[in-house]
Amino acid sequence: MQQSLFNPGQIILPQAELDYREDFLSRQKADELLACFRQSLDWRQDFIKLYGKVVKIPRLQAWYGDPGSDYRYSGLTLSPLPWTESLAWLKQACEQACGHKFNAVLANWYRDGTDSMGWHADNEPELGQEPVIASVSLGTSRNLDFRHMASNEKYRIALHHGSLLIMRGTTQQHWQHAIAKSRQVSEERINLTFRYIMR
Ligand SMILES: O=C(O)CCC(=O)C(=O)O
Ligand SMILES: [Fe+2]
Repeated sequence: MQQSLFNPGQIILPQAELDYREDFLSRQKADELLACFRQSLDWRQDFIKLYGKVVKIPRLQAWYGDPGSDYRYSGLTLSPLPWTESLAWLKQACEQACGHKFNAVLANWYRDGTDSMGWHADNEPELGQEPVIASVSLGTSRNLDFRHMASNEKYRIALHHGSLLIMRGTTQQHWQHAIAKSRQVSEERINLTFRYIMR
């Protein structure tokens, strides 16, 4: 039988390569991981300098990975904690889905709709030119907004419990993404972005 060339999860945007797999994790596995990560990851409240003022990042974060995979952004250096069993399991599942190796993960805990992430591209030099980023969502659905850096074209995707979004190719060179605050959201969400840090 001929295989379809059409990938049902593919999102067609110019100068981007996005693949959204809504059913990446079973409901049961997603529930289990949400409870596990909320409880067991070493969540920290980080601060960044914005226009000379020190401000709280509007979410909690944790950074895990292989030794040496330090991550620098907004004047902050995160040193990785060693993989937990559940994180290592999820990393391996993402590697299999993406056909790509990862050595670090940034975990973000959005406690409710007042937590958010501002516009950015994951384009730090240590990620390389065309990073592959695997983003797993757990908990309440939140919208991920994309905007094209040159044309300002916008695209919104709802990221659901247990889903995987793969960003690759030139996505980070041409598009920014953000999680907007939302008054409709009162529940929590944990997102994990697996990356490969070059040393
Ligand atoms: O929470 C999300 O879905 C986005 C996370 C993100 O963009 C990041 O960790 O760089
Ligand atoms: Fe990002």
